[in-house]
Amino acid sequence: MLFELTTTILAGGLAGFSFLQKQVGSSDAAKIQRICASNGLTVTEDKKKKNMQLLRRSKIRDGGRVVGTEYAYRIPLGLSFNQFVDKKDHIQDGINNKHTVLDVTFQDLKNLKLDKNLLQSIKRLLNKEKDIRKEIELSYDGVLKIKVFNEPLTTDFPYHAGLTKGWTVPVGKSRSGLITHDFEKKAHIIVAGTTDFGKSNWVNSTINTLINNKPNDATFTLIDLKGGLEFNRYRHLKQVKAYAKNVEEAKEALQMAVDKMDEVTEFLLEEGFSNVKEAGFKERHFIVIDEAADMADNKDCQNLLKDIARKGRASGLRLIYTTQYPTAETVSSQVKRNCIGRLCFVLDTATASNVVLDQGGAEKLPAIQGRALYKDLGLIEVQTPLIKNETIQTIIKPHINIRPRKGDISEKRSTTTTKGGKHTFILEETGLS
Ligand SMILES: Nc1ncnc2c1ncn2[C@@H]1O[C@H](COP(=O)(O)OP(=O)(O)OP(=O)(O)O)[C@@H](O)[C@H]1O
Repeated sequence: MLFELTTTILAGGLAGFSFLQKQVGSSDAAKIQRICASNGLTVTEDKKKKNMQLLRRSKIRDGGRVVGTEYAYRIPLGLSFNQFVDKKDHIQDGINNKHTVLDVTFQDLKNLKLDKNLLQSIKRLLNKEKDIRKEIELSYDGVLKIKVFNEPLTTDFPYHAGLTKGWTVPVGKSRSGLITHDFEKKAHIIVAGTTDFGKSNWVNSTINTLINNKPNDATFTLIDLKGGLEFNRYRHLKQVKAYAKNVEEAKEALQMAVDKMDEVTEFLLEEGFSNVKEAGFKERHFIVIDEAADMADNKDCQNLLKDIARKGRASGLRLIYTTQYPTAETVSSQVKRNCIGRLCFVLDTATASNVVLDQGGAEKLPAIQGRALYKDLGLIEVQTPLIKNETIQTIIKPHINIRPRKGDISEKRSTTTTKGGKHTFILEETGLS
């Protein structure tokens, strides 16, 4: 009896210790201060070295689950947030110096049998260790916040319909939960990243979310300058009002959108509304461009895009602007200034990252497909949702309209001309007017 009692207490203590070791970053706060000091992040005042100062710590939760700890520090006067960002890898590696923790769960204990082998079983548990790698995120809002997460960010976030509602689409899973983008708050978004890291997948998940959430109100102009392969499957959807697969067709599609935009703007002005929301218009028209760099040389396209970026928001236009080559030429300053939303997959250089995010960071992302930075108040690292072809088929199937539509730019060219050389078919079909 005494033996059973002693061993049970011992096992319980073991599980408790293991749990605490995994949950409590007790020494992380001080460790971070030491690592920063040894990396020169101090200032000397009156011959005294001034280090960062811990103000508070709080638990980070995802739902009800504690996923990490946030440490808030006052940084010494004279140092900048970016100096700490530059040392992010040093801080992260430093707090991961201890690679393994005891990995005993309460389920392991439940499985223990109170027999003569109990001590042997406990010994085995004592040798059960697992590698954990903590990951950190830095932000600054007057104080430096360092979030230390107990586990790495997932590399697998499957898409499913119903993750969001209305004009809000999933951006991805961050370390502290789902991050979303609301097209009513941030009308236009730039999506950039090196080839093969997930731009098209994210655009597909966004198109499908909008079709699923707003089948009667979301409409699209799809411009696919990578040969038309990516958006071909959407071509006959009732929501797709224009589809272009080369620069000439893109120019026509953009011109139609601008004509429409100008008419709506005129209507709003006449009726005294400041935007379509106020006027009670339900429809939002998304202009989705896959590989905008391919029309960087075309002045007409550039001027139309600038116009849409500048004035489209109020008249219900939304821009999704993707490129794998972010430079001052491919992302003009007008487009950039008006695209508040930014999503950036891994890029080669800090310069390219700067074009998209106004700061470095994308060049340091791990080479994981679907891994990206979303710009909000700070930069949030996310794993974007991976959408399967079968899911796309299920979502779009009810909306396929096989009859040739006027909205197909190539077909339109040979079948219709509009008065005064203007294209009015979006007007006829969208009902925005
Ligand atoms: N969120 C994700 N999670 C896991 N894997 C992903 C994710 N997104 C994309 N991938 C993988 O990466 C591959 C490339 O993705 P995608 O075609 O979207 O890249 P891209 O950046 O658009 O490339 P390109 O610029 O060449 O078109 C996909 O086939 C898929 O296997």
